[in-house]
Amino acid sequence: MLDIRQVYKAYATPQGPLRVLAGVDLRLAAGESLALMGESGSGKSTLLHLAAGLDLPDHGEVRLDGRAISSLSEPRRARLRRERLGLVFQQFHLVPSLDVLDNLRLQARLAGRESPDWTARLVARLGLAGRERHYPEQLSGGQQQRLAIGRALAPRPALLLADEPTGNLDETTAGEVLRLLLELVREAGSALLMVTHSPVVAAPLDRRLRLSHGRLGEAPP
Ligand SMILES: Nc1ncnc2c1ncn2[C@@H]1O[C@H](COP(=O)(O)OP(=O)(O)OP(=O)(O)O)[C@@H](O)[C@H]1O
Repeated sequence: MLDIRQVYKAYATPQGPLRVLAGVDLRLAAGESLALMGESGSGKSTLLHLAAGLDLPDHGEVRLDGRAISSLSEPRRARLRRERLGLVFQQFHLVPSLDVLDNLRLQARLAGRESPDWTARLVARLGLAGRERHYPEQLSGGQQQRLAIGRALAPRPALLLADEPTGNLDETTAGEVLRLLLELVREAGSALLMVTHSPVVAAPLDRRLRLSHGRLGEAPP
């Protein structure tokens, strides 16, 4: 469902072009989970942004469901993101003026995939039953991150892209949030591409790849 072929990406800097990705190939099947690892600055977030169509490669192709996203206009890419992708970052990006339930509903509605049953199930699975009418600022960090994961999965996206989703949480909370994320991804039937530099976080995923010197290789188990 995600097919990245021979992707190159450099950033313009005052010192000249900074080559970050130099011939990256990556394929992810429906329902599959993949950890994207590598040292700080190796280009993990850059690759995730390209997969989301938030940025475009200099060369190469990113295909989602068989469609080359670099050939789409930005409004069409935004629509594809809304309808097919879920995004989770270290910062929660919740809508502060909407309560728990409406944060979930909004995302599903934007994707045109409202499902009251799944939303109700999500609230319970996120451990937020009884908190439906609470606003994000009334929740703890761990609860906000659980809500952010639920919001991304509310439309049951084909692919969840997660950038260090537990990076802001203490170790115990991070472990609980990760377990929940993996369970919900399975229940939603989504594929998962997750950036992490933690081998512990990467371990339960189907595959692990490491970015180094602009290329992807197998990461040690
Ligand atoms: N907009 C930009 N302009 C210039 N350089 C950039 C830009 N975005 C990222 N970079 C540089 O590209 C390289 C890769 O950045 P990226 O954020 O993809 O790495 P990362 O592997 O996700 O790092 P980390 O684990 O620290 O988050 C870094 O050297 C970074 O400084």
